[in-house]
Amino acid sequence: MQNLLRQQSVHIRANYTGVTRLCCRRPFVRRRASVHVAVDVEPQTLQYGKELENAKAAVRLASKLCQIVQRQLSAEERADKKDDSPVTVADYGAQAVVAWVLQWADPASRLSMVAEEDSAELRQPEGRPMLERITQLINSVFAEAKVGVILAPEDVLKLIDLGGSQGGPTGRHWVLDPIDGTRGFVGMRQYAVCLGMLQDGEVVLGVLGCPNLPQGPVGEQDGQEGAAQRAGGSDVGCLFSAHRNHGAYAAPLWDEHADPVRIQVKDLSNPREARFMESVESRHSSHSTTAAMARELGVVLPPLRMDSQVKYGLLSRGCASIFMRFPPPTYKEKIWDHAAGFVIVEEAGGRVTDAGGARLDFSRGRFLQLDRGIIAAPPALHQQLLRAAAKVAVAPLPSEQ
Ligand SMILES: Nc1ncnc2c1ncn2[C@@H]1O[C@H](COP(=O)(O)O)[C@@H](OP(=O)(O)O)[C@H]1O
Ligand SMILES: [Mg+2]
Ligand SMILES: [Mg+2]
Ligand SMILES: [Mg+2]
Repeated sequence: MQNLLRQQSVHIRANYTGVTRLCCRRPFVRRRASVHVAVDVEPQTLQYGKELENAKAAVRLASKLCQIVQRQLSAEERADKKDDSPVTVADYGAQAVVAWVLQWADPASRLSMVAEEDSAELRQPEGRPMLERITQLINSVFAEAKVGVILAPEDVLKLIDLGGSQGGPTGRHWVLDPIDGTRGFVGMRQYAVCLGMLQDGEVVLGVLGCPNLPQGPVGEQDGQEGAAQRAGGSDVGCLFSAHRNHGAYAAPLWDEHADPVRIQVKDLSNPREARFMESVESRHSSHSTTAAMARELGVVLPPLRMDSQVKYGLLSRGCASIFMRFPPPTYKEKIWDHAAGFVIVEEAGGRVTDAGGARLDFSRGRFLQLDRGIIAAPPALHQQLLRAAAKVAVAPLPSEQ
């Protein structure tokens, strides 16, 4: 039995002796298996050490699924949601994979997850081919990782719907954006698998899987179409992570044995040396407002445009010094679009606030309440940004003019 369990185990990482063996009792799992989880720092020294390792394992597995899909995405594998934003089999598949790993790793507790996707469209007769494709994808990724579990379409629906939690100020809630930057994903640009953990209203863990992000210096072309095609090399693919009060780290995404490296924001105070980042999509964040902010501040370098929370990762790693986001005034920002990146930037020494200077508050349910937009930077530059934000009017987005 012991051998059988070993064969069926998920060898996520096993470099410390405290191997966790868990038998999942959930109805969607058909066979017993074990999950080997490990940490870089001894788990007992970190309050949420085991949870962090489980989150990294979940993000790595989901990132693998996304990478496979992006390379050969077909028209049948994507759809438009009611709000006109795209969703793909990879968004659904990644959400199910992360839910499965988190539940598997901690079967005794009731998983609360605030996640972007739900199964409503997949439950329609027209959604059946997509559901079958998602199930097939998950099972092939599980087989490759020797998970030893085969899911049925009904299991996948239930896993996706574990993301329906409302979050809130008490207890533990995982916060998941299975693919942040889906427009970037379908456009062969950047995207990120983003997982945070909220404990009593505070983001205490964050993990970002960035399959198309170079581990070294990053330039404008890395935010543009073609980033996905260039992502085959061993120096592409980053995993950012942070544990509250224990710093932020970066590691190669595809090598779970590589040691994570501590990262820090670049503590610039001179805006003339600073590079700012914003969304590629001007419908997500007003490019004219950020340009006015840059002028007011004295920033001379052109913006670095990237999809998704890779921007938070790049800020934390010192590749750029400012991140700005000014959505349409009627738009309500969702917590999964920021939770993981927020704790990573703060642990790297940066500040993340709304345009009025209030620290982001993730305790109010699925949405953030923001004054105008989001500003993130090292402390000295952040102060200057707030002064600029007090002077610059938020310009309407192209779609509102
Ligand atoms: N009109 C809008 N204004 C602001 N943000 C929007 C938006 N429509 C979608 N978004 C959000 O912008 C996110 C992507 O951000 P970015 O521009 O930094 O890549 C999307 O995440 P998803 O791709 O997970 O849906 C989505 O939540
Ligand atoms: Mg998102
Ligand atoms: Mg998303
Ligand atoms: Mg979306």
